[in-house]
Amino acid sequence: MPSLVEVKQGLESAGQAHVLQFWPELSEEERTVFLQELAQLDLQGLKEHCETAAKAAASPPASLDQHLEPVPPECIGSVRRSDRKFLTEWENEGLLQISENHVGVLLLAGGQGTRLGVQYPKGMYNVGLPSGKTLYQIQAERIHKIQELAESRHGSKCTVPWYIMTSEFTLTPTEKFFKENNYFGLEPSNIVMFEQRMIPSVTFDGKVILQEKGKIAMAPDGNGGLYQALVDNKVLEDMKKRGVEYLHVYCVDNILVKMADPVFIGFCVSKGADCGAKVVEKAYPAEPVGVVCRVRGVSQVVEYSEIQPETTELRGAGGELVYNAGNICNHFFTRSFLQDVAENFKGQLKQHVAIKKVPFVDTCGNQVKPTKPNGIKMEKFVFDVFPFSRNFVVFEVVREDEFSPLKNADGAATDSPTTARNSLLAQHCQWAAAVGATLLDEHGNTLHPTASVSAGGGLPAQFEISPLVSYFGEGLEQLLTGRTLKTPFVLDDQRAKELQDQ
Ligand SMILES: CC(=O)N[C@H]1[C@@H](OP(=O)(O)O)O[C@H](CO)[C@@H](O)[C@@H]1O
Repeated sequence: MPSLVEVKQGLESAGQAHVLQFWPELSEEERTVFLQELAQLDLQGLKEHCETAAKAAASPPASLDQHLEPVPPECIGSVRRSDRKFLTEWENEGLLQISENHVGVLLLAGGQGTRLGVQYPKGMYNVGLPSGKTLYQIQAERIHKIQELAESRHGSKCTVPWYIMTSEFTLTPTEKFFKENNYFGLEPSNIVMFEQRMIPSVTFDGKVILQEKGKIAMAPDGNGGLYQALVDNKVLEDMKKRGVEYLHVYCVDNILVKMADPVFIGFCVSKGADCGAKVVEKAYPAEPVGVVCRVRGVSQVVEYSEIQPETTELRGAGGELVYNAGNICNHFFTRSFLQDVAENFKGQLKQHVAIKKVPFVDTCGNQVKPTKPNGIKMEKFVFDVFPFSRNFVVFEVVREDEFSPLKNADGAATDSPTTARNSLLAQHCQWAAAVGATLLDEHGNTLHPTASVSAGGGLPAQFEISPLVSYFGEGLEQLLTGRTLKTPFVLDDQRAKELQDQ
């Protein structure tokens, strides 16, 4: 560990000597903790980081909008527009790859859940399903089930390792939560948690912000910090050791996420892609999703915070949105592409500026909670590697089947615990209806399946299917066809056995 003198010199040469201004007031213990924190800073890169942040905030990059064009529809694979035959072929290919241990999933779970307003990792959130399951549990059970489906299709036992990228905020609680829940029945050695880097928040004049007298205001380096974290934590080596060639990367907050989706994996593998993105049709112009489009001819994502409202509102001749391919943060990468990024491109990732209210101590040592934005956080985005791809593909899926993110606290009109819960329940009611089950409310009245909550249908029935029973609606005939079931009803493993025996 560098000494105090070395750290002091490093800070001085980065123009950040103020970081130690309260050093004389700190206790021995506080000094040790602070020095440890400072020792982890990239002191060499600090000057550049602070200058870049201040410069970027002072003169935001010119808008890209005039260089945008949509990805032509014929270049987008689509669940809705593809023949059943192709979908089956892709699914078969995906299941084959899974059965051969070639597929892993990687969860981006380093975020702070600020909009949702919780102090713990989003994955630990319980949206109020009848089963009370958290997002982490739902995801763990989907991994379990997809392994089982691939195994029963190909007769070989297989593993889909689960890589979980956390941050300083989420690692400890996530580890504890998994342990307390016995890893949700998964083999602990197949769950690999690692931490992304944190970087200092900076004032508009390029000074590192002190959050406390002995603590710098640090923030995760964005979900694009993934590529540095893969290197820092030797994740690519782990993938290689396990024989994982394809990685499905996804965001923690989408309750409908199809982990290691065999159709998506199979589609990307069949097309020889090194990189792929799932999209849904945007629900409305201002929806906070990035759009997959071309910038100066190169496919990439333009984030919702970096596109002009006028551009999002553009419509084609048929009234459809021109920039319609909404990014749902479900990405496909080959291991060799990730290796290439790690070796050659990760230093070239764009830095995005977020201006935030960052609590700080003023020069007199008072704690201040700013009422106006005062700080710059620099973030990298996970999709900014798309332009480095040699064969990038886009796959459009059906929103009601695959996308309902949890972003906001209840009370918000969209992307809240209520909308997430209703989307999942609506899907499960539909699966039941599709195999000819009838659902009753608690008074015995017949309920009609709700096609889509977001399309303004009524509330779905309290009918939930455990992912351990069905991954995506398969295997339900022998359990549900011709049955009449009173809700609330949770079709878990136990219930499934009872129904099968009846
Ligand atoms: C940097 C990044 O990955 N942004 C993603 C991500 O947005 P957040 O608002 O950061 O959660 O998830 C959205 C989908 O839920 C996606 O549309 C968007 O592009």
